[in-house]
Amino acid sequence: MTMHISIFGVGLIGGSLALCFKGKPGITVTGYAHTQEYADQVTAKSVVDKVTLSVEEAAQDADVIFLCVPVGSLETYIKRLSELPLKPGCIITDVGSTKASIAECAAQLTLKEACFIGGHPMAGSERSGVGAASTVLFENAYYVLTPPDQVPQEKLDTLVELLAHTRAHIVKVEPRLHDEIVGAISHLPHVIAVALVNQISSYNEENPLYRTLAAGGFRDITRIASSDPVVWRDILLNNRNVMLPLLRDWNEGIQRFMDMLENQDGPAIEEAFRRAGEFRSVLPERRKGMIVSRYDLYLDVPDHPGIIGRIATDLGTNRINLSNMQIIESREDVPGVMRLSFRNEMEQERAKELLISQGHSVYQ
Ligand SMILES: NC(=O)c1ccc[n+]([C@@H]2O[C@H](COP(=O)([O-])OP(=O)(O)OC[C@H]3O[C@@H](n4cnc5c(N)ncnc54)[C@H](O)[C@@H]3O)[C@@H](O)[C@H]2O)c1
Ligand SMILES: O=C(O)C(=O)C[C@]1(C(=O)O)C=C[C@@H](O)C=C1
Repeated sequence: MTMHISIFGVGLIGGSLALCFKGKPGITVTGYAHTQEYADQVTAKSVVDKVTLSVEEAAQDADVIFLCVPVGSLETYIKRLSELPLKPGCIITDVGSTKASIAECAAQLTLKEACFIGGHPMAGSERSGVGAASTVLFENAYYVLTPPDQVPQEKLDTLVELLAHTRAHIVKVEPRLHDEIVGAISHLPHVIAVALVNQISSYNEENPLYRTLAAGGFRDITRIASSDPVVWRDILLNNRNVMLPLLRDWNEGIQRFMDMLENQDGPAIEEAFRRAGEFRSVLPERRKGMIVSRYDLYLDVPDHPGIIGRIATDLGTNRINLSNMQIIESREDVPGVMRLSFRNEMEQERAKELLISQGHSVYQ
C-alpha cells in the first residue's frame, strides 16, 4: 500500500524531510506551495514527486501531513485542514520550533478521524529555502515529538516508523517543557548572536577595521545570526513568555561579568571559564552523513607526516575495520587529536589494545 505524504512549506526543513522520503519504496511526496514562485523553486529542485498550489489537493489523499511553515502560520493551516474532508486516520504533524501553542490549538479543534502529533527536529541551519535542503540534515539529531495523551499508539508508531527515514533519534517531550528548554538552548543563543553582531556592526560604521579583524571567535558564535528573519520573528514572538525571564537571567550573567571586571576578580573569571568548559565538553556530539558510530577512540598524534597513514595501515593489517577517522585539531606546535570510529565494541577494544601496545595514549 502506498503512503502519501504531503509537505506544506517546502523550505529548508520541509525540503529536507521531502528528500528523506522521496523515492523510498511505497512512498509518494506532494509539496504544497503558497505562491507560484515557491512552487517553481520546489519543482526546480525535484525534492517532491508533485507540487500543488491547492491546499485541498495536497490534503485530500494524504496519510501524513507535515506542516513546515513558519510558526506564525501553523495555526492557520491546521484550522484549514480541520475543515477539509481528510483521509480517515490521517496524521497531521508539524516541525515548528515551538510546541505549546500549536498543541493547544490542535486540542481545541475537531479533527474527526485525523490526529495531530507535534514535532520538532533539533537540526537546522542559518540557511533557508528549498535550496538549502539536505538529505542528511536530521541524521543523528534528536527529533522531538509531543504526542497528546489521547493519540492512538498505532498512529504514533506509524509516525516514528516513517521518521526512521530521517535517521534522527526520536524523543518524546511535553510541549511546555519543550518550549522552556528549547527557548534556553536555541532561541536565547539566536537572540544573543543577533545582538552581538548588531553591536559590532554599529562600531564598524565608525571604523571598518572591526569587520576586517573579525576572526574565528566572532564567526563561531555568530553563525546563527544569519538565520531567516521571518522564521525567527515568529519563533521569538510565539515563545516570548519563556524568552523574557531567560533574557533577564542573561542580563544578570552579564552583570556578574561586569562586577568581576570592576573588582578585578581574576579567580572568578577563571572559574566562569572553567565551569563553562566543563559543561561544554560533555555536550553530545552529532555527526551527519556518516554511519552511526558510538564506538570512538581518541588519541594524541604528533603532527608527523605519515602518522595517519601508519595508524590506518596498522589497524587494517590487524583486520580491525575503521568506520571513520578524523583529526580534530592539528597545528604545527601542538599534538593533534585523532578520533577513530568503529562499528562495534569488539573492534573498538581490539584497536585500543593494539594502539596502547604501540605506545599511543588512547582515550575513550
Ligand atoms: N531553520 C531551522 O534551523 C529550523 C529547525 C527546526 C525547525 N524549524 C521550523 O521549521 C519551520 C520552517 O522553517 P525553515 O527553516 O524550513 O524555513 P524556510 O523559510 O526555509 O521554509 C519555510 C517554507 O514555508 C513556506 N511558507 C512561508 N510562509 C507560508 C505561508 N503563509 N503559507 C504557506 N507556506 C509558507 C515558504 O515558502 C518556505 O517554503 C518553522 O516552523 C521553523 O520554526 C526550523
Ligand atoms: O544549527 C542551526 O543553525 C540552528 O539554528 C538549528 C536550531 C538550533 O538552534 O539548534 C535552530 C532552530 C531549531 O528549531 C532547531 C535547531
